[in-house]
Amino acid sequence: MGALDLAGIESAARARVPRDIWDFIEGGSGAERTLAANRKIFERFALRPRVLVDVSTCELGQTLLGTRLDTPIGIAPMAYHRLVDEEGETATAQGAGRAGALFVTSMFASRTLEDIAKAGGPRWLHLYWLRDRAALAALVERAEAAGFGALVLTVDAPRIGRRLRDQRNGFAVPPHIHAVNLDADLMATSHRSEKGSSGIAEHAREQFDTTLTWADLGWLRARTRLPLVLKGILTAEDARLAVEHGVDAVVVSNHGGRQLDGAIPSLAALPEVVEAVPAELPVLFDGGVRSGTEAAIALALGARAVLVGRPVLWGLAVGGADGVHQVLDLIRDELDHTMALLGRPRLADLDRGAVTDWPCPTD
Ligand SMILES: Cc1cc2nc3c(=O)[nH]c(=O)nc-3n(C[C@H](O)[C@H](O)[C@H](O)COP(=O)(O)O)c2cc1C
Ligand SMILES: CCCCC(=O)C(=O)O
Repeated sequence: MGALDLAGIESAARARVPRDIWDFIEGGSGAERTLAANRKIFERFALRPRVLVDVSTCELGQTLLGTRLDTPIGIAPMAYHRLVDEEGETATAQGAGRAGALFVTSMFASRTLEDIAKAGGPRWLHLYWLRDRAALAALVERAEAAGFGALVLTVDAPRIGRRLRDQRNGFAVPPHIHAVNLDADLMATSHRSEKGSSGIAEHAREQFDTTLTWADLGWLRARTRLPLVLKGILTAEDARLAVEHGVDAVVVSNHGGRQLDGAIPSLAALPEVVEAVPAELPVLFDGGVRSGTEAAIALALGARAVLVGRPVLWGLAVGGADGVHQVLDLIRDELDHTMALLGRPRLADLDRGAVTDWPCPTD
């Protein structure tokens, strides 16, 4: 029998993945307040079921920025999938392809964009803004040629958060795993490990452009015909600026609690962002989603799609492409079930009326 929920897949993954890699994946920044809050906040919302609606079929497919998807549950960008599986991102892409789910590939993927494209499935490419703009421009060109349908620029990481687990472990990417889409000279220091510091954070300090502002977005826009998505928006103010700067979509995210510790839980930021942007601008969401019920809450609060991070790596660690497929299908099936019992069989039916604030009496 397959796993009935993600908890079983998580514990199987934990038993397999080496401790320092597990800490890198699971960890957050600082006191991990935001990491914990991202999960806890789902308890503060409850669903409002309607009855006597024809729910004989639920429709979970949609076209998002020109990309056809069979499910509103996609994969958040995560660096270095080979940390947990020999094949890495090509297996992830296969699993996503079977589920008809969006795979947002990290710029720090450990397989080439071209191999990932060959594995199939709907895909977008995530970018950090490197100091080396020529490298960025080259990646954009390759992404277009390899059929990536949008660019997702992550804007919440001018520096990497203070991830104490990684600092304690002196974590660095193992020497046999590489960010193969970037030139070796850009990645030269990425394997340097030292107790008390994170190799990932040190490398980012060298390579990320910390001077980046809204005014620079035009440079990227001018280089591509692909839709541009900003990931890491948590306030209405920034959502409005994103719209003013012609962005095609935003992802409400606090980077899974890995960047600013103490930042607002992702779900708490979602309503203000949704309210601040025109109704037709897609708002995506990530942070702490571990079930179809939680995906339904985020969709009801205005997300057009929900990205899932860590659970996909659990699935990859446990079962490669099959494990990824299993995780995505599990959440999709739970969502389908939730929509039926909610009396809201189409994604468009999942609106604010489907959810209510319900301050938990034990809080
Ligand atoms: C191991 C790992 C690597 C990540 N790498 C990236 C990355 O390269 N770029 C990025 O924008 N976000 C990255 N993230 C953040 C995710 O895209 C996402 O925001 C977060 O994991 C969502 O929360 P969840 O894991 O609770 O679902 C990473 C997260 C993890 C766990
Ligand atoms: C330089 C790789 C950073 C990956 C990342 O964004 C994360 O670990 O959250």
